[in-house]
Amino acid sequence: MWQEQGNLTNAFGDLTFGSSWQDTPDCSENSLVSQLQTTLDLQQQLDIFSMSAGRALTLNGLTLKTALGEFQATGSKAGEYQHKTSLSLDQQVLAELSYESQYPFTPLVQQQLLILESEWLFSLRNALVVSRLQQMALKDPLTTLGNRRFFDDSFAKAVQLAKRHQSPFALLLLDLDNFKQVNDIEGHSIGDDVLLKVADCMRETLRVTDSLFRFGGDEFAVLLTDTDAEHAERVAERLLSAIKSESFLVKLGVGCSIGLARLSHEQQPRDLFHLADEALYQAKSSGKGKVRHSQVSRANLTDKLTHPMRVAS
Ligand SMILES: Nc1nc2c(ncn2[C@@H]2O[C@H](COP(=O)(O)OP(=O)(O)OP(=O)(O)O)[C@@H](O)[C@H]2O)c(=O)[nH]1
Repeated sequence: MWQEQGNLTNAFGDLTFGSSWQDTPDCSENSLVSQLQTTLDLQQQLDIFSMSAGRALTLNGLTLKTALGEFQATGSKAGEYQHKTSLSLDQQVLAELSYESQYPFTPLVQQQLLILESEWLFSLRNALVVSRLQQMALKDPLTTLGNRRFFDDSFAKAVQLAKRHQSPFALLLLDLDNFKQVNDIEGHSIGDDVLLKVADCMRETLRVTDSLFRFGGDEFAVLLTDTDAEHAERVAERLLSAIKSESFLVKLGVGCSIGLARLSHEQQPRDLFHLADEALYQAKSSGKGKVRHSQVSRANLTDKLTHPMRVAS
């Protein structure tokens, strides 16, 4: 793939790795070090690195595995040959790199890649620190689901995208039933275990980690992008029954209620949120343990809403 992206050479021996620049990293304006220093974004750094690595050997793909997740260089595909290396700095493993190519990774190529990798280490460490801080700021510390701030941002973007592409989109708001009694009777730490169990149920049922959120307390949200009405209903029912049948939750008498609203194209994020919240209110007030769909029009929205609205419209 990389040889298609401009004036790159296409493999073996095109670059000579002389001892003069092996000793001191090249920090000139166009050097790999300088290019990597222009961004703290892991994906962008990987793409920059892959361009340089593609000069040592034509690559089909490059994957970076970090504690924060896995990243693939843009356009990556499988290759016949693989080569894996571990990127460490100050005895700390930062990441694992997996190269794919249709050519073998000869000792010379491996040596060339090793030199390039060494030029990435400081920038990579900085990018990892920044990503970790960003993730912490956007995650609920107990369940590690997205927090309310992350929801607000993701929700507004998802609605915008769905409208632009005219694709179906739905929002689920979920509130636990009878959770307070767990805290009151069993204690706060068992209450925390309940919240963790619910987050696990959500992950297992939905498998879209980025679109799952905990607002705080016993309130959760799910963004269902590219999901039509029928599928959104099925997802909500599946989630409800997963939580209702989870043995730890059953033992403690905890269930959940879900409000579901689908985006129609004249709506703003704020409208959609209010509709899901209204549906949740209906689910609660009609006996709990149910999924309710939004049936109300915008004009019918009242001050019965259970969540204060903070989503930017
Ligand atoms: N363990 C634990 N409890 C929390 C946390 N955040 C909020 N809570 C508790 O969550 C409970 C939420 O109250 P409600 O939603 O009224 O409780 P509920 O029994 O589920 O009420 P219904 O929705 O009417 O069934 C309160 O007891 C809060 O103290 C937390 O991080 N950990």
